[in-house]
Formats: sequence, structure tokens, C-alpha cells
Amino acid sequence: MPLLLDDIDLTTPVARTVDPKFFSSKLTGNGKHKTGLLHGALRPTVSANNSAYIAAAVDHVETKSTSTQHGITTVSLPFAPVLRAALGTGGAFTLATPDARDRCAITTGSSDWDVFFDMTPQAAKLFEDANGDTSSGTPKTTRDFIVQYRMELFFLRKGAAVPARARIAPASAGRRSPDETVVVSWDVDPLANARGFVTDALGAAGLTDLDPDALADWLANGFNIHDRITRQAEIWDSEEIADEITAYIEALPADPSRTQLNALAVQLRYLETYNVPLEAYRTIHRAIETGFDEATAAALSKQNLNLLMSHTLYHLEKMKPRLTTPAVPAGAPAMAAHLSVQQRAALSSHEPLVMVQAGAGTGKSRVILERIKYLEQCGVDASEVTVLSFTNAAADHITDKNPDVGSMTIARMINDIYQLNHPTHELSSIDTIINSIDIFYPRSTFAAGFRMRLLEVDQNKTGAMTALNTFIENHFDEVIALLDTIGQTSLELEIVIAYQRIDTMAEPAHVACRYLIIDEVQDNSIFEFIYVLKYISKHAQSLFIVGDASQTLYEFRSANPRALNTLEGSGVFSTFKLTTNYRSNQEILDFANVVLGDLETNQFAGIRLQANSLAVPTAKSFQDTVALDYRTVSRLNGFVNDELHGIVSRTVCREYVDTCLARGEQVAFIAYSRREVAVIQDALEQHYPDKHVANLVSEKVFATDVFSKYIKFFWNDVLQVQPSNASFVVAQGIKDNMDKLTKNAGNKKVADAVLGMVSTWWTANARVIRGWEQLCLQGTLAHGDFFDRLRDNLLQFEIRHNAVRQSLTNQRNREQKAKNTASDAELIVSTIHGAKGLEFDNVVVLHKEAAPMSQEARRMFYVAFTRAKKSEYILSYGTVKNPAIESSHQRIITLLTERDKLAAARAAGIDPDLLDDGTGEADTSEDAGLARV
Ligand SMILES: Nc1ncnc2c1ncn2[C@@H]1O[C@H](COP(=O)(O)OP(=O)(O)OP(=O)(O)O)[C@@H](O)[C@H]1O
Repeated sequence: MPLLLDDIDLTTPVARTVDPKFFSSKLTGNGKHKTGLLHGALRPTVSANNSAYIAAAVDHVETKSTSTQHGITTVSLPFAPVLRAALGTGGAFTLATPDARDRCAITTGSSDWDVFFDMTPQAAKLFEDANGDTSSGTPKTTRDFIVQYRMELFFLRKGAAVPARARIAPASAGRRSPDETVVVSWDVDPLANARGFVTDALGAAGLTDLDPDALADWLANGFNIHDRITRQAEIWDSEEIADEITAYIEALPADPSRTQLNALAVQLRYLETYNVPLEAYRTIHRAIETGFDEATAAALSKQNLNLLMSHTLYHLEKMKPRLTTPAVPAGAPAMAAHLSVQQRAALSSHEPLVMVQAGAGTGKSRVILERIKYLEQCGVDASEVTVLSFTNAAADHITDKNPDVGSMTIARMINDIYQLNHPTHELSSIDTIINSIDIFYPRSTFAAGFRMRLLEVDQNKTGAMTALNTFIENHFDEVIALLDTIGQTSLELEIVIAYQRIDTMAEPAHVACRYLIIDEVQDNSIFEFIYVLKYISKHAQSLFIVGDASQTLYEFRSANPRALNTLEGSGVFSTFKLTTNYRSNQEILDFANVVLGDLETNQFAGIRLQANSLAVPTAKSFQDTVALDYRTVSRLNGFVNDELHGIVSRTVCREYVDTCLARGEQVAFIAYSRREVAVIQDALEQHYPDKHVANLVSEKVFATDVFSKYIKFFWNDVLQVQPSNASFVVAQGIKDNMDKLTKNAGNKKVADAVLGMVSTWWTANARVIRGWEQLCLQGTLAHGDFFDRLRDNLLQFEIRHNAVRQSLTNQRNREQKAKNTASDAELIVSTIHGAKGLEFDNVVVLHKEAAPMSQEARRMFYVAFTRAKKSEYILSYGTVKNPAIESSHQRIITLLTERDKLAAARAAGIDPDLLDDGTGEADTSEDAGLARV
């Protein structure tokens, strides 16, 4: 999994770097070795254009952060797995003894001790000064990269086996005790300062360095910063991180101080920045559970959502014997004849915690509907069952089939529980809430902290939900009082608050149930998972979840495939796999399986799709069924803007769509972006003027915050005028300051929408505001109160407008999609998100080849490649000459050709082992993801 040591490149396209896996182009100079800031020839010394940076870089660097002041951007990057502050809290901490090839031997002549020196890049700071030399017209940015090292001098007793770790000792303690100790010092310039450090530490131990040149030589030639930083980075991405953190926890005293626990908490939180393996989280969680009392273990687990998930699962496992299970039905249960053995086994499980790992097209929806019928046969009343779906449309579908079964989305369930307890909080957007905090709490430190946490959540920052959760826990009453004042909440706040008060919050009758079923579980956010697990623990419910981690699409809504993988890897659930695909033929599935093979999400389920048909694919049938048309382009955007339209009508329609239509079958075009879909739709409408092209893309909802922003920035203008003029000033003020109140104010559509809102506000509120003005004139309403009412009225309008807009758009989207899906249009266009859960006769997938391809993009295309029933045309474009998609396609053809030959030989009565090309030796089809014949 790619791991970036810094996130400074997120907004710019990532150029190829020396090692794209680890470094941003700013550090490595766009891949030109030795020209970037971080390269193999770098020496462990310090230089900087501005010497003030050197002093700043000696500071502790605890978390990855970026800040800009006076045109100077400072990026802080911790590298070492245990943060410096944590090591400095006074425990008996240990460090791994470095490999003999890495360290520098110190010749002391001691007959008791082996002494050697090593360094760990602990952290770094990157300074970018945009105020540089302006002689060329545009100011030149100067960059300085300063690495902070942990210098280490190890003392190991001679003759003993080299230990895995040595204990950190204060410099004065030298080598005395225990037999393996290490003295450490932090420095940015070891080339200059290592000698002094070694001399002092040896001196404290009564030793001297007999060969000082060896250290000088090692520092100048033997230590490779680039390699060491790379290795540090790899630790975060491996189970080694668990060893480091576990060793740290074990070295804490039995009764750790607050400072030590806080340092550990920061450390645990920081793990969220990286792609720490799930197994490592489980190991760390075990260390926490065994190392601390229950309350401390719970508090530490909350520092990181992955740990919290492990923690919640750990406690759920203990609860398992008390959870609800269905009674065994009296007679043999009646089950629909067409259900497969896999489907039957899953839906008739009597375990309390069931997970169905269902590949694409394997009948998730059917299994859920049949599970409900099965539970009824076990004597469960339909009203005791609730199905939580990801979309409203899916929830509606369940209600249509089973009116007595509870059916809703998880967000709706949490919202209903929350609203019962906080009826005055209206569901609002984070932007409006932040503006309201600025309006009502301009000087509160607490509110500023809360605002910051909300902003991070809004920006989808790493660790933001954890930080919000901790903040609310520490300031619970203040947070609720603030939300009472502004009369708002958001979906994110609802789930955190509902989670924290899960034991005491009243719950509406309609959410009560004993059997909880969750569909499309992969798209839940990790916090939703945690909430649901705790919720079923509370009510001792049975939980039956169905999902496919490889189809996780909603990462932008915090869905994280790792959450489902954590559940899969925990062993707490009884798991069932569905791998028979009822939708597609084996040719389509062979191709999908190759994509699936590269998905990290499939690591636990290990699904390989198999068609529900005995037909055996051949090289020819595969090529006839799955066509690949790859286009090498010089610019990715140029392709969509300039070429896509023509290719769709000139090539794809003529060579593929026409044939499908002639067979009386439908064709769906599925693309990643809305823009691509729009171009394709246009091409199809021009090419087939007589046909309706159904578009399944949902309309986007944009919440507005112009009113709250206006109040925040311009309310003083309003306060200057008489009440009778105030509304006019508001309306005019919004119009005049549009550019400060909304992005894209230059876009006429946006500007018209804002003006439209202002006029709707006035039409709906003029009468009541005019009434208040009258009261002011009569002297029965104080001016101050009038302005407060006007302000609250504007805020209310914004909140309601957003809520209504959201639900109207949702409704419209649902109706539109249902209409288009039901219309059985011959031609369909959709984004991948829009096509999720649907199936079509034939599909054209617009595929963008990127190197490297992110796991998220791979999952997207996996969903796209599993929508077709009969055939697929992959129109792929990319800048690479030999794209991976072409080799995957070719690999299948090659293997099928070999298999065809073997089959032909067998049919002709020839022993395949005698075929001289050797292909008879092993059937490699399994390796390529092909189903065995
Ligand atoms: N046992 C079965 N026998 C025959 N057809 C089945 C069976 N189970 C499911 N199907 C059919 O297979 C198709 C795929 O089912 P469904 O849409 O429920 O799959 P899914 O797992 O939700 O797919 P995806 O995850 O790709 O959206 C549907 O047309 C469904 O009617």
C-alpha cells in the first residue's frame, strides 16, 4: 500500500519520484536522483539558507503537520516509529540493536564491552520560503530540508548473544547496568557533533575511542540517509511497528505517570497517519489490554479508530454467548429451490454474529430477503428484524417486500435516536455550524478548539474523527450547551454523541429490534461500524452483515475498506462466502478476477468469482466477450476533452454498440467521472438521435453557507442601520459581497442561485420581519432584540434550506434513477457510483490507466467490470505504453489458448504431457484467476 511520508503533494499531480512509494516529489526532486532534497548522496550534516531554521528544526517533531507564516511553509515529518517525546518520558525504554552491517564499531580496547554507534533519522523539517530572490520577476522558492537524528551509542557485554533490544540509559549511567544499554542524544548535525557525544558517553563509562577516524569515515561515507529514512517508512507499513509500540508499552512502569500515558496516546493517535497493518493493530491492542487496567485500556484505545474497533470487537467477543440467536425451526425449513448451497448455509446460520462475504453478483439482496423468511420460520416475528441499508433506495426496497420489517439507513437510525434526545438540534452542515460558532462564540477558547476539530472533519483530515471524539468526550457538557445555543447538529456530531452516550440515550420504539441485518456493510464509515457493534452489545442483538470489502466505494464519506477487513480478520464473526456469480458469464468473471486478485481488500475473503454456468471459456469466447481497446495518449485530460466523443461515435458505437442493439440488448456506458459521462452521453445522443439515453448519475447537493458567512463577516454593517432598512442591507450586502461569501461567484449559475435564495428568504419571511419592524417603531421591541431575531431568522433559513434541498434532491435522485432503471432503456450512461448494485446486458467501461493505480481506483473499476451480464467493451486510455490492463487481458488469452490446446489434445486422445511445449506440466489457470475446467 502506498505510504507517503508527507502529504504536501496532495493538491499537485504526483510526478514520478525516486521511490514513489515513500516520498513526495518535493523531497526527491521529481525523480532526478541527487537533485532533490532527499537523496543517497546526502550527508548527516546541516546547512540552511536561513540559519534560524536550524534552531527551529531541533524542536520536538511529534506529528506530521504543515504551517505557513509570512510566506514560509514548514512541513514537519516524524520518521521514527516511536516519537521523541514518548521516549523522553522517563520509562525503561528500549531500542532495537542495529544490524552489524549498519553500525559503526567503536574501538575502545575494553575487554568487557562491545561499543558501537548508530543513528536513526528521528524526524525532519522542510522549510519552503516563497519570499526568495525576485530578480527574475517571480520570487524563487528556496527549500531547506533538515533531518533530526537520534544518535545512539550501544554498550553490549562481550561474549553474550547480541540482544534484540537495548535499554536506554542516561548518558551518566554509561555502560554499567544492565548488560545491554544505549545512550541517546538528538542532533541535526552529527557530522560535527557525533564525536563529542561519543567521547562524553565513553568518558562517563571510563572508556576512550582508540580509532576516532573510523567514526569520521563512517559519518562521511558509511551512513546513507535516504536508505535509512526509507527503512523507517517501511516500518510503519509493516508489523514491525507493532513490535516497536509493544516494546514501548512493556517498558512503561507498572503505574505510569500522566505524562507517559499522554505521550503514548499521541503515539497511538499518530499511527492513524499511516497504513499500519490490521494485524499490527490487533497486536498493539492486545498489549494495551494486558498492560493496563480496564479504564486506561479503554481510554488508550479511543486514541485511534482502528484500535477502538479492535477494542469494541474484543468486548463483543466476550459478550457473544449472551447475544440473541434464532431458535432451531421445528421442521425442515422451506427454502426456495434455486438457492445455492453457499446461500443456504449463510442465510440459515444460527450463530449470533454472522458475516457474509459476498462477491459481486452473488445475490446479496436475495440472501437478505431469504434470511428474513428463514428467521420467520424460526419463530421470529418480522417486527423483531431491522435491516440497515446504505442507501434510502435499498431501504425502500426492503420495505416494499417486507412492510413489517424495520428498514432504514444507519444514518437515519442514529439520527432518530439522537433527535429523540436533542429535539432542538436541527440537522445542519459543518460549514453553517462553524460560522455559527464564530458568530455566537467569538472569544471562547473552548469553542475555538471545537471549531478546529469540526474543520478537520470537514476537510477529511487523517485522524479527524478520533480527535473530534476525544474532544467531545473531554468537553461533553460544554459541547451540548453550545449545540443547544446554536440549535444545530450534523451527522458527524450525531454519531459521536450517540456513541458516547449509547448507554443512557433513550431510543425510539421503531429502531428497537432483536435481529439486526446490515446490507452493503463495506460502505459504512469506521465510526458507524464501531457504533453498531456497541449498539448490538448493548441490546444483546443478533447481527447478520453482508458485504464485499472489494466494492468499497465511498471513501470520501469515510467508508474504509479496512474497517470490514478488521472485522474479517478478527475471528469474532462466523463467516460465509458467496462466490457463485449469477450475473455474468465466466469470460467476464475471468477478467474481473484478475482485477480482484490485486485488491488488498480481498486478502481475508480471498474471493474468486465463478459463473453459475457449465460453459467453459475459450480464448476465442473470451476475446469475443471481453474486448479491450487501449489508447495511448499524451495528455489524460486531452483525451476526454478532444478524443473521447469521436471514439465513442466512430469506433465504439459502430464496432460494438450497434451489434448489441441489433441483438435487442441494452448497453450501459460506465465511467469514473461525471465529466466523462457527460461527453459520452452527448456522443450517444448525437449518434442515436432516435434513442433515449438514460442517465443514472445523481444530482449533487451543495449545502450553502452564504447567510451564516454574511452574518459572520458583515453583521456590523447591518447593525449600523435602522431596523426598517436592515433587511434591505442584508439582501444588498449578500449581492455586493458575493465573491467573499461563495466560491465560484463568477459563475453565473452560482450567482443566480444565491440571488434566488435571497429572494426566497425575503418572500417567505417579509411578513414576519415587517411585523418586528412595526414593534420597533411602536417601542415594544428593543433594537438589539430585533437584530438578534433577524440574525436567527437568517440562520434558520439557511439550515432549513439545506435540509429541504438535501431531502428534495435525494428524493428526486431516487425517483429519477428508479425511472431510468425501470425504463429498460437501450442506452444508459452512468458513473461507477451510479451503477453500483445494478446490472446490464452489455457494458462499455471507460477505464483510465494510471501508474501506479491506487487501490481505491482499482476497487472502482472492479465494480465497473462486474456489471455486465453478456459482454464487455473496455475502452482504456493512459499515457503508458505497456499498460497493466493490456497485460492482464493478454495473460488470460495466453492461458486460455494453452488450455484450449490441452483440451484439444485430450479430445484427440493425446497425453498432454507429451505435448512438446511443456504446457502439459502444470495448469497455471488458477494463478491467473481463471476457474478450473
Ligand atoms: N440463487 C440464485 N439463483 C439464480 N439467480 C440468482 C440467485 N441469487 C441471485 N441471483 C440473481 O443474480 C443477480 C445478482 O444478484 P444481486 O444483485 O443480489 O447480487 P449482489 O451480490 O447484490 O451484486 P453486486 O454486489 O454486484 O451488486 C440478480 O439478477 C439475482 O436475481
